[in-house]
Amino acid sequence: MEKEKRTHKAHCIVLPFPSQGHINPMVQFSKRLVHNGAKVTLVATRFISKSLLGDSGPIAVETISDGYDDGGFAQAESGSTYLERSRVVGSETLGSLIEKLKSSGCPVDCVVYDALLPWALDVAKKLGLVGAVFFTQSCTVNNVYYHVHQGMLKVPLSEPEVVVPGLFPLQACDLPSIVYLYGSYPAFFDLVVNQFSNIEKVDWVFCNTFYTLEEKVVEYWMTKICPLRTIGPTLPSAYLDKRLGDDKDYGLNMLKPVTGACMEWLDGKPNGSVVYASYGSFAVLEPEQMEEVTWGLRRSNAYFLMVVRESEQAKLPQNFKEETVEKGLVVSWCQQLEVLAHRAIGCFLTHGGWNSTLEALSLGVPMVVAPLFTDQPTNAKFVEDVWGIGLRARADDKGIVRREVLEHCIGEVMGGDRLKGIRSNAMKWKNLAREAVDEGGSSDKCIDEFVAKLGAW
Ligand SMILES: O=c1ccn([C@@H]2O[C@H](COP(=O)(O)OP(=O)(O)O[C@H]3O[C@H](CO)[C@@H](O)[C@H](O)[C@H]3O)[C@@H](O)[C@H]2O)c(=O)[nH]1
Repeated sequence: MEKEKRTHKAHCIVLPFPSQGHINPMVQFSKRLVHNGAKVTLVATRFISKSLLGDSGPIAVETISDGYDDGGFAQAESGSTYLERSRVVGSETLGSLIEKLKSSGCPVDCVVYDALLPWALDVAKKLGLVGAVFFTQSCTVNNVYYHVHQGMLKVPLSEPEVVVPGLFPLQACDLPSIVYLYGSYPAFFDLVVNQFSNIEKVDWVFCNTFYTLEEKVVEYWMTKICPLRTIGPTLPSAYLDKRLGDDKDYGLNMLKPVTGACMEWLDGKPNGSVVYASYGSFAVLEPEQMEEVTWGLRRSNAYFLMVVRESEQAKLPQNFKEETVEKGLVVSWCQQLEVLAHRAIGCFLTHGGWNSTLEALSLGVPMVVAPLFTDQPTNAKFVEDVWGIGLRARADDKGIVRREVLEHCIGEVMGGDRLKGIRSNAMKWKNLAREAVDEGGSSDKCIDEFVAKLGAW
């Protein structure tokens, strides 16, 4: 019998975990799906959607509820209460949204869901749809969580050196903090381990990395676990292959960037002379750590552009901005990609969130990584020892990275003995990142294959 002809483009619902570091990569992935001929509806929680600024371009946006429409996680009594309620309410409202789209003539073919929301796969399967999981973090980190889930990596750890299948031996402190500090964040632990709770039912597995960046562990997954597809790096195409036009923004921001003032300030600085410092969208620094960071920057004697979110600014030492006005600029949020791509930036002092890591790597910016928690210690290990594109600033016994350590690492990355090697590695990875998403590259092929198969489904 001849197959019924499709009357619509393959339609994917894309569901990110409600935070900036998860929305950014999925928005950009969505843009590539659209570029390849799919229709995409991005689904935000009602709470998050109230603060999303910007233009999602060719992507439609719809909302569901996580049960906390007035405050998101902050409204929940605890992390575990949030997870349980968002699973129940999220499943119901996602199901209703899919039904609504169907009855309005826009049926959904596939649910691409953030791995942190595995209940979305149960909804997709109940409704007879294709399910695709999207891992935002590195393949290495997810490989560690997978083996914890399988009981093949026992926690709490009993040895200082750990062998996880698919990876070279790692020191315990190079693993995600949730694993080596077992018990420190129970709700986060459940969240990352439960990513694999129903993985055997999934049709597609995407990871926000690229093949050459994590070749060994990606190969291990593809040969031993499942046909993993690498689709990153998920920066806007304008910074990489430029095939999706010149739109330089991810599109949906939860905070408003200070743009003109940053760019003007950077324009007046010599090439490679500025340290860009940011701890991402999520971290809440200990006041003592904030003080050490500000002193580290001061003592480095370099120019610095520092992002301190509005909610964190009270922790800045008194008069810091006034006293450093000749050398530094502090803003509440910026267009990070525009900043990193500026010729004046010589180094990125970062907490090592996976997006920031991929962004700096793809733009060829050397890094000083001062990790705080979750995947960041592992990212720092790879930046320093595997990719050779920066240094890890280590914390003391109290968990604080001291000013002397920051000063030393910044000095090394801005002009020390290792600078030449770091710069040449940074250029190598920048080129490989672009190749991966450019026409015929490893990530491009995976996205092509997905949209083509979905279209034929
Ligand atoms: O002034 C700023 C600062 C950041 N960003 C953007 O915000 C995102 C930040 O993401 P990321 O670097 O991953 O940090 P977090 O926001 O801290 O992300 C959380 O989520 C990530 C993905 O799971 C994890 O890797 C991190 O450890 C976790 O803290 C990036 O795309 C940045 O470009 C801006 O646009 N402007």
